[in-house]
Amino acid sequence: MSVEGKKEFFVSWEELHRATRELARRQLPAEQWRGIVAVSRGGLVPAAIIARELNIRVVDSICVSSYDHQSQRDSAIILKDVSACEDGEGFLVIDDLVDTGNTLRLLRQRLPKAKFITVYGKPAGLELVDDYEAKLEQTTWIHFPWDMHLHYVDPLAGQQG
Ligand SMILES: O=P(O)(O)OC[C@H]1O[C@H](OP(=O)(O)OP(=O)(O)O)[C@H](O)[C@@H]1O
Ligand SMILES: Nc1nc2[nH]cnc2c(=O)[nH]1
Ligand SMILES: [Mg+2]
Repeated sequence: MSVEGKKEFFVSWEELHRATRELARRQLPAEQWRGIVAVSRGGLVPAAIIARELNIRVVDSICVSSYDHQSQRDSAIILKDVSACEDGEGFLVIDDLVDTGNTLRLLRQRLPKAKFITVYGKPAGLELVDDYEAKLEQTTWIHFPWDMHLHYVDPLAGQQG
């Protein structure tokens, strides 16, 4: 299936939860972290899951805008900065995915000592993440569960001629 020639990858809530918990497992021991910075908005759900798994209660957010839906802008901008840390030391910065790397390139300048992790990664951005759970092709568009709705589909036999 494709939109504008791109492949699509549909992520369920269950799959996102499973993949994010695997990512969390690799961030143990939890005591090494002073807190979490969620990259809003896409990083908010993975950050909540990882905060729960690592029993971390200091969770800040940094608000970034880099994309209109499926059309890339030239660069990312910070709409709201973090307040819980200076240079990111001892913090996990969590996003749902890295694509071109524009977002994390900007955030690495802001938080140079943080560890950057994402659930999904595309090749162009992988050098910007310290850890990620699953790699997808650059041309694949990921659909997250918060952007989707379950709906009825006709049986295959009903769709014929
Ligand atoms: O590596 P990049 O090419 O920068 O793309 C990845 C970023 O794009 C998406 O966020 P988006 O800016 O669409 O905003 P959102 O999280 O509020 O949906 C996604 O959540 C990442 O933050
Ligand atoms: N939902 C979604 N947002 C993105 N932002 C940059 N790449 C993607 C993607 O593949 N899916
Ligand atoms: Mg985002």
